[in-house]
Amino acid sequence: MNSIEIRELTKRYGTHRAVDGLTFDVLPGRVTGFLGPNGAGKSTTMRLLLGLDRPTSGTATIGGRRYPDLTDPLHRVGVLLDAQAAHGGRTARDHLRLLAAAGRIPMRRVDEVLEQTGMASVAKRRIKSFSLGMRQRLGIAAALIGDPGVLLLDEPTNGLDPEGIIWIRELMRSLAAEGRAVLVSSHLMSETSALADHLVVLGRGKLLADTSMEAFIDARSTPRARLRTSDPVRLRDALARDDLELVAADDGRWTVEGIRAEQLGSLAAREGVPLLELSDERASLEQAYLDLTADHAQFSAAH
Ligand SMILES: Nc1ncnc2c1ncn2[C@@H]1O[C@H](COP(=O)(O)OP(=O)(O)OP(=O)(O)O)[C@@H](O)[C@H]1O
Repeated sequence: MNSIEIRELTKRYGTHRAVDGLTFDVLPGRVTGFLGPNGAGKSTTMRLLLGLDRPTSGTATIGGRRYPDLTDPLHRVGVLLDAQAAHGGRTARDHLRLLAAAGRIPMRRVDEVLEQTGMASVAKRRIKSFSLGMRQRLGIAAALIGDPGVLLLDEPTNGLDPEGIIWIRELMRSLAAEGRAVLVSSHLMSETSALADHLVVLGRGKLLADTSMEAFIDARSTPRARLRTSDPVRLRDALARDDLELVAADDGRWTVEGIRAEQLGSLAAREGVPLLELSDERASLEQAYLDLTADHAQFSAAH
C-alpha cells in the first residue's frame, strides 16, 4: 500500500535523542508537509525510514515493510535527499539511464521523467553545468523514475525560482491526486502552507502536531484583513458597529483584526465604502509555527 508508518521511533546518538518516540502516518492522496526547525530530526527520520541508519527502538515502514525488505524499492519509493549527489561529469540523461538500468526500469521512463520535470531540453548537458534549481529538477526526475507510490522529498524547493516553486507545487498535488503518498520536508511554514494538505511538525525529535493544514491554520491564526480605502471614516464607523477596529498601518494601508478579507469585502460593499485593495494577512500563521517550535528549537537565540 502507498503509505508510511512511523511507530514509537527513537534514535539516540550517545545520550542525545535526535528522534524521540515518534508515531505518525503518511497517507496516500495528500501532500504531507514535514516541518520543524533545523536539528528537529526530520532528516534522521527520513534516513531511518530508508534504512540508512538503524533505529534505537521503534519502527519505520513503507506499506508495512522496512525499506531494506522491499523487493522493488525504486518502484515503491521515490527519494530526493541531496540534489548534489549526482555525478557532475555525466549528462542528465545518462544519470537517469544508469538509474533505470540498476532498477530494471524500462528506458522509456527516462524520457518520460525528463519531460515531466521540464529537463528534456538540457538532457544532453553535463550535470556539473547545472544550476541548483536544475539539479533539484533532476533529483525529482530520479525520484519519479520508478513511478513510485510513495515520495520522500527533502527540501525540494531549494534553489528553485518562483516559477519552479509553482511547478513543484502542481506536480506534488497531481502525484497525490493519483493516489500516491507524498512527504515533503521543509523548515519554512510559509512555503509549506502553500504546498501541503496535511502537516507533521517536529521539535527536538518529538511530535508537536499531526493535523490537516486547514485545522492548523484555523486553530492558530487570528484572521486579519489588510486594505486601502478612500473613505476610512465611513469604514471605521461601520466596523465599530461590529466591535471591530480600523488600525492604520505604516504604509498608508489599514488593518482589521478578527475578520477575513471575504467578510470585510461584503461589509464594505453593503456600506458602499470603496476598497482599493483587500487581502488576508497570514503573518500570524508563521508566528504560530515559530511559537510552537521555539521551545523545541535546537539552537534558539538564547544558546
Ligand atoms: N550521525 C549523527 N551523529 C550525531 N548526531 C547526529 C547525527 N545525525 C544527526 N544528529 C543530530 O540529531 C539532531 C537531528 O538532526 P536532523 O538532521 O535529523 O534534523 P533536521 O530536522 O533534519 O534538521 P535540518 O533541517 O537542519 O536538516 C541534531 O541535533 C543533529 O545534530
